[in-house]
Amino acid sequence: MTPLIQLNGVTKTLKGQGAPRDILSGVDLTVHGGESVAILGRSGSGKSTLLSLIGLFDRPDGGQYLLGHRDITRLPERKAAALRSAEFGFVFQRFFLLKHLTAAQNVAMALVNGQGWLPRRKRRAKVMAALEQVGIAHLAKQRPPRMSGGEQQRVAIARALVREPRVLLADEPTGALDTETGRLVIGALHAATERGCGLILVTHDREHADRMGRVLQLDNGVLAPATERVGV
Ligand SMILES: Nc1ncnc2c1ncn2[C@@H]1O[C@H](COP(=O)(O)OP(=O)(O)OP(=O)(O)O)[C@@H](O)[C@H]1O
Repeated sequence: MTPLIQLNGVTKTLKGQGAPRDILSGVDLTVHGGESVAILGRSGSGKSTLLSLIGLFDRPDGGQYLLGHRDITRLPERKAAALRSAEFGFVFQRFFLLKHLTAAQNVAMALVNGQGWLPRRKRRAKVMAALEQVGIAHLAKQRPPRMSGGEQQRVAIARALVREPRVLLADEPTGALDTETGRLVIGALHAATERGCGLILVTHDREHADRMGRVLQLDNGVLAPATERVGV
């Protein structure tokens, strides 16, 4: 089966003030549909940089990036933006919900912005299905200020899922949540892989990482299988 995502020897050098600094120095990563991968790494190791390359917010300096059979290593920004909204869903530590809109309206925003015109009934069905998928359909008419952090993050996940992305990218999605709420959120993300979506999760939390199919570690600019947890 063709992998969903394939990174071969991807490099990224930061050229700011001072000497250029290699952040990624030959990252290899293969992710199939329905697979979940956690990426661990110390602060500043380049996890967010890697995720922004995968999500086409940035381009590699070297190496190759394939999405299915398509080589997207050097995609111009206009094409990248179209591909990003068609194929990727994003979940961040902050929820970025609009406070004056209901949960359903927040999720529907992703359809309005990304998929052209959809008949009202179809849009509503998609929104409710996404909210149901993350277990909060009963909160469809609630506004974010009246929701817990975990509920708000699940709205954000529903917003990422409503366009049925092929790849879900989550950068520290439990960073602002307590452990128990974090577990619920990770469960909601993981459920997306049951429908064939690929999931890449960046986290500092080893317990959450261990719920993914594979746990990798970014260290010195390369990805490798994370070492076994000791003493658990
Ligand atoms: N735009 C930028 N300009 C200069 N340096 C940057 C820029 N973006 C990131 N960096 C640096 O690149 C390195 C990697 O950053 P990145 O945010 O990818 O790490 P991270 O592993 O996600 O860290 P954390 O776990 O703290 O979020 C860091 O040293 C950071 O300071």
